[in-house]
Amino acid sequence: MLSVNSISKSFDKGKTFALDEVSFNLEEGDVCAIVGESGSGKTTLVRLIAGLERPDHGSIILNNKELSSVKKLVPPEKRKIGLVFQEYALFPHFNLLKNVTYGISKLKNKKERALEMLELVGLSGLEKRYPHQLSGGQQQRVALARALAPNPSLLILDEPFSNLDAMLRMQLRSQVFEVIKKTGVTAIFVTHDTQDALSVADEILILQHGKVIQKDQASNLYIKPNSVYVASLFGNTIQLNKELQTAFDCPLNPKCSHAIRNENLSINEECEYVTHARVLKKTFMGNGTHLLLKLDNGHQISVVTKDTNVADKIKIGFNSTDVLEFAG
Ligand SMILES: Nc1ncnc2c1ncn2[C@@H]1O[C@H](COP(=O)(O)OP(=O)(O)OP(=O)(O)O)[C@@H](O)[C@H]1O
Repeated sequence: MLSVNSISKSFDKGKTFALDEVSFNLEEGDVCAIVGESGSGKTTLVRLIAGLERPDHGSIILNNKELSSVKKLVPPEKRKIGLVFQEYALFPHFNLLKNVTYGISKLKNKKERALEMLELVGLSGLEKRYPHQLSGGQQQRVALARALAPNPSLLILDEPFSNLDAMLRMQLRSQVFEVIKKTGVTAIFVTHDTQDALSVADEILILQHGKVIQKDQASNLYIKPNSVYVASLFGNTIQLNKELQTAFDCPLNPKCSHAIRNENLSINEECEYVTHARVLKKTFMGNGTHLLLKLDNGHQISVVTKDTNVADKIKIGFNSTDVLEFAG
């Protein structure tokens, strides 16, 4: 359905490399999250797919039609791609109905279609309002209705929730993805928040320094991350470097790198590998306590525990079955 083939893109006459040989495919109806740190190339990738940038190398094919290559660039409005960006980008002087009909002005039944889309996003009855009369979350739902109105082949959402506070973000996240699933539209969703990605996407593609480092189903990324970096994106993870292996007396394969997830560390329980630690700092965080620990060998680590009453000296450990091992 969507095929991104070896896309590379640099800026400033090749001085800034944004994307390096990025390839992936999406099937009809897939919802894929693109996750990565700031500067990893997420926005550049979706701007290339949307036709807002031309690749230096590679091609983009949607429904068997080549949209982008070094020689070819189908303009954004001819791609059948709907866009929802972080800033709602609604026309302030148009009411909601006009905002949603804007991209479908040639449709005979544009008013019915716009009202149907507003109903889909839960904003029936508000069509005469103007954007400034809506909350941030409502404005983002109008942006979604507008993007879906022309029945796009692909919907791209770039950090659509990042302007919203945590509560609204959670609500809107589930509403938006309910709508996406209802319409069955293929969607790409850019975020730096792994919780957003895990809760909505069938598949997650991870970018680091412009390269795809893993693309897999959300649950597989958690269970089988292919690097310490990927593991650390999905929860607090401690890299078991040489000093830590010595501290816990757990020699591991020197040809591999290793990590342990915070939730697999046990405090004051029997485990295969244990060490003693002094608690240097306790920070109560509501649903847990953040501990800064100094291990017997002097090494410091940070862990989070659900326990709110931790002694100043503890025993900490883990079992070999919980160690994550990565090649290289
Ligand atoms: N128009 C541009 N001119 C020059 N450099 C650019 C341009 N757009 C992006 N870059 C650079 O390309 C790299 C990737 O940027 P991009 O915006 O795609 O990252 P991102 O993962 O979306 O980051 P963020 O999460 O902060 O939005 C960065 O080094 C950025 O500075």
